Amino acid sequence: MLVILSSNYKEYVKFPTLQIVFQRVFGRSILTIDGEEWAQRRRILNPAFASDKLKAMGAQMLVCIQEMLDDWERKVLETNAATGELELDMIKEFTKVSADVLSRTCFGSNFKEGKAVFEDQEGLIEAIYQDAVRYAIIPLYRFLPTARNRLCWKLQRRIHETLKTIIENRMHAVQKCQADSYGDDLLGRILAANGSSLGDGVVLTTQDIIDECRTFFFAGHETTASLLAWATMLMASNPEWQDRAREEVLEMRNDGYINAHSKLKILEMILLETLRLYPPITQLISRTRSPEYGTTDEASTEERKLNIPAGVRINVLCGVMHRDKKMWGDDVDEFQPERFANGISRACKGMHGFMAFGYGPHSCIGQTFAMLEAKLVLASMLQRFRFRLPETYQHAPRLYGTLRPQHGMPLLITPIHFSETDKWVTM
Ligand code: HEM
Repeated sequence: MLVILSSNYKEYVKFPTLQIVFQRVFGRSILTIDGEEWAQRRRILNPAFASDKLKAMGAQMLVCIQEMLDDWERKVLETNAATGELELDMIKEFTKVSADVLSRTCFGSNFKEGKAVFEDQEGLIEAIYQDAVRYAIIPLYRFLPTARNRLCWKLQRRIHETLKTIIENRMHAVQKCQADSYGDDLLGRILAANGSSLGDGVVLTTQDIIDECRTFFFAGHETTASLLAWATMLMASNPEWQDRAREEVLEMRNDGYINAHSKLKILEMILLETLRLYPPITQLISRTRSPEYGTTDEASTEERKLNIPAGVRINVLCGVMHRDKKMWGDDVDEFQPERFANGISRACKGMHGFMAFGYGPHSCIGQTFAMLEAKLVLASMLQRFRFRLPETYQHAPRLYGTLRPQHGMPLLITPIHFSETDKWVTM
């Protein structure tokens, strides 16, 4: 097993098609820049994701989550009040809620405009992706006024104008003392850190900030939805773990509510085990910048120096490493959240067995955000619904950028307060 022990800087953009999508959608963002520029950018963005600040966002996340659950309850009443059971495609539900959460936590009071931007961005990615091969092989194709290119230009203009207006309004409000801060959302925190000593005084332009907001949506949207969908599938097929998680949630409720401070250890273990078995990102791609890059490490039993020349592309297959018996034991293919009872480092042998959020300096900046969101979604869901898999469920994990269920993730949900006597029971 090859383990990369250090990676100072990585180059992300390797495949021509991916390069076109990334550059056209995000411009020069943390995902597409490299070297010292990347390092400065990361220092400016890091504080926005500090865990104490994120906890304050829990309330905004819960607003979106409760809306989704209220909607489910309404649908059960309208369509299936007799049985109390309803089938929903969880991948669709979680894709929507994670988009709502990102719009709210990124843009706070500008939530509606933010949501419209993200919808445009999805349209843009789709349009660019459809033509990616042509862009890659026909020089200057992207400048031709084809119908799809015109659509891309229109969406790009609209995204740019909306985000520029939001950002400039916030900056003007502070400059003119109409507001005492840039806001308590991710955008506000980036504006506050911009130009400070964190990034060596580097000042991000409005365009840079626009590119970063768009990147967060791309990086945090499908990944979190995919984690949530697999987690509900695993809890539905392992009802004892669903019950344990629900018991913990009910025990940890404060005044009847779960919040970002609730300690939910069982749920955390379930999420880590889900990420191990079904990591939304299954491989990491990097390129060596200098020789003497790493060592080989056979599950910590043997270590040999490995000289890799500069410029070599390395694909780290985290999905495969997560299923390596030498690292995880003979029960590697089983759902055993207990293995994470004493944290990630004790769950496997070897330094880099768990790679769901990447590793090294480029590891996921949004991992605490994603884990908080996932915990709040599942805890809220467990409080209000029981769920099981329908007999028609077909297990088919497939890579569509992220690891998603090919035939959707149908789940039969029943409100907890629906009693066996076909009545809604009030709390
Ligand atoms: C379950 C959810 C998530 C998973 C599994 C995940 C996974 C990853 C992985 C594996 C990487 C490293 C990629 C590489 O090294 O090539 C990464 C990077 C990144 N992620 Fe996440 N991510 C998740 C959620 C989020 C969220 C919610 C955000 C933002 C709101 C986010 C923003 C980013 C950014 C900006 C990077 C690039 C970091 C850099 O290059 O410095 N991610 N993510």
